[in-house]
Amino acid sequence: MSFTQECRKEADSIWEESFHHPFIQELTEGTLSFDQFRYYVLQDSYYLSHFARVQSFAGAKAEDLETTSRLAAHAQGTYQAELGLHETFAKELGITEEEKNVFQPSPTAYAYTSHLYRSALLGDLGMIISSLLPCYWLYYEIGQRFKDYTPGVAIYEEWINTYGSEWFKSLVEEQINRLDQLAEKSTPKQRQAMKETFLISSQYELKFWEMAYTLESWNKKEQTTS
Ligand SMILES: Cc1ncc(CN)c(N)n1
Repeated sequence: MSFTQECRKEADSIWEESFHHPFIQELTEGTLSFDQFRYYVLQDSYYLSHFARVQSFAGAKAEDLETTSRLAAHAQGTYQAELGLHETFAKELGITEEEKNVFQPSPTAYAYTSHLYRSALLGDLGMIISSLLPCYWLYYEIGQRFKDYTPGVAIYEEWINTYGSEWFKSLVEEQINRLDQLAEKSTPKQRQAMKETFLISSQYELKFWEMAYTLESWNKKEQTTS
C-alpha cells in the first residue's frame, strides 16, 4: 500500500463523516439554506487566500525548480479558479463590499489556516503537502461521489462540478504522486509526522462543514443551529 493510501485508509471514518455531514447532504439535495452557503463562501474565501499562500511556501521549499513552478501554478489555480468561483457566488448571493469589509474569520477557519501555516513554518515539503492534500483529495471525492446529483440550484451544481472536474482530478493526482515520492525518501518518524498532519487536516475539513452549518461565531450566544 502506498503512503497516501495508508493516510486515506486511516482517515476513512473522518471522511465518511464529511460525506454524510448535513452541509454536504443538503447542498447536494438542494435544500441547504443560502444563509449557510453564504457564510461558507465568505469563510472559504478567507481559507483559500491563505491556502494559496501555503501552496507558495511549499513551492519555495521544493528542491527543484520544476516543483516550485508547479506549486506556483497550483497557487494560481486556487486564486483564479476557486476564488474566482467564490467571487461569482458572492455576486449571485448579493454579498456586499460592506459585508466583506467587516468579515472576521471564524474560530475554525482561523485554526485550520493556522495549522497549515504551522506545517509551512516548521515542516519540510513533505509535511506541507501532507497538510494540504486532504483539502484537494476530500473535495475531489465529494465531487466524484455527487457528480450525478442535480440539486436544482445553479450555484450548488457549479460547486459540485468544479470539484468533480478533470482539471481538479489532475491536480489531486499530481499531489498524491508528489507526496508518495517524498514519503519514500522520508524516515519512519517523518512519515508518522506527515500522517498525523494529514489526519489533523482531515479533522479540520469535517469541522469546516460544521462551522458553516451552525454559522459558528466567537461568541457562542450569537451562533445559531439549524
Ligand atoms: C476548507 C476547504 N478545503 C478544501 C477546499 C478545496 N480546495 C476548499 N475550497 N475549502
